[in-house]
Amino acid sequence: MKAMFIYNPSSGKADAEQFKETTINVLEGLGYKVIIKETEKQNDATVFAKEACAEKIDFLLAMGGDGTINEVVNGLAEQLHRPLFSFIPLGTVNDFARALGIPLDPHLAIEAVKMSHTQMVDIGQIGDKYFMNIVAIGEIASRVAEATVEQKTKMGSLAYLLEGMKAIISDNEVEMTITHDSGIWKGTPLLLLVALTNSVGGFEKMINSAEVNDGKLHIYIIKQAGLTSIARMGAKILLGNLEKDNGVEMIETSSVLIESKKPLYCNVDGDEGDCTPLEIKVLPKHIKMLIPLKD
Ligand SMILES: Nc1ncnc2c1ncn2[C@@H]1O[C@H](COP(=O)(O)OP(=O)(O)OP(=O)(O)O)[C@@H](O)[C@H]1O
Repeated sequence: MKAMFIYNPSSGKADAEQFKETTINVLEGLGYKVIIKETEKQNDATVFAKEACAEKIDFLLAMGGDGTINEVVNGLAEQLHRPLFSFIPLGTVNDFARALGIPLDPHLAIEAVKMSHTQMVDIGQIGDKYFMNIVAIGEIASRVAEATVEQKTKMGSLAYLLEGMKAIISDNEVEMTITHDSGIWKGTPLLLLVALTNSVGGFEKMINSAEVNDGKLHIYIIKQAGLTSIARMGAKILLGNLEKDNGVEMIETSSVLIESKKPLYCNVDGDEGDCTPLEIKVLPKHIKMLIPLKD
């Protein structure tokens, strides 16, 4: 059996070197012949993941933040042979790990690789790229991208909130048209979230109804609102019941076309994406993942 281990030495607090040997030992202990790949720059993880598919590797294990995992998923998405996949989270937010129940402590996540539970997981397609967690569209999304790496490392989820608040105060209205499975929505939302999982910006349970393999995109339309409503929504995000807020509308769909009066920037899995118009669809149960059994 062959495994490929892809790691990003710069992810999170640059801890990969510290965990590299233990991870390789665990893989070898499971009987794998291990091919080790260290990323040096953007897209390396995508190229390595494609190689793993071409070489019919049995198990692909990645170590890094959401950005690295997103690159791996982009490498796997279009290949015919897609190996069993899992990852050790080392980033600052780690939304995908939160949604899947992969331990955030790398020691525990490495131990969890010894378990044999597998699950098919949905991924999303946006234009010719892929994502596993969320697309955010609107002024807030642009602001989040402007949060510096230093801010994110120091404050984690708080950096997102802070930048979000600045965007709300700037109060920019853009009309959007959302064409989904069962109709068309028109309006001027503050923020649109298109989610595959329940974890956004480090807030687990933000999108309570989303399961990692339900075959659906969960669209949250956060409507234009004053600061008091935003504070109320903030509280609901923390409590995990945002969908019950009357400033929020929810649509479930398998695909969606998002258009806007002026081009709006989007944020894909925490990194800068393309501008509107955007076509997004779900690829149901597309990747087989090794993840801990949920209790
Ligand atoms: N050796 C390297 N040195 C510096 N940057 C790298 C290296 N290898 C890959 N990268 C870059 O790191 C990016 C991904 O970082 P990643 O998301 O894993 O960590 P993070 O930013 O700390 O985590 P998070 O996304 O949770 O904030 C890749 O898109 C790539 O551009």
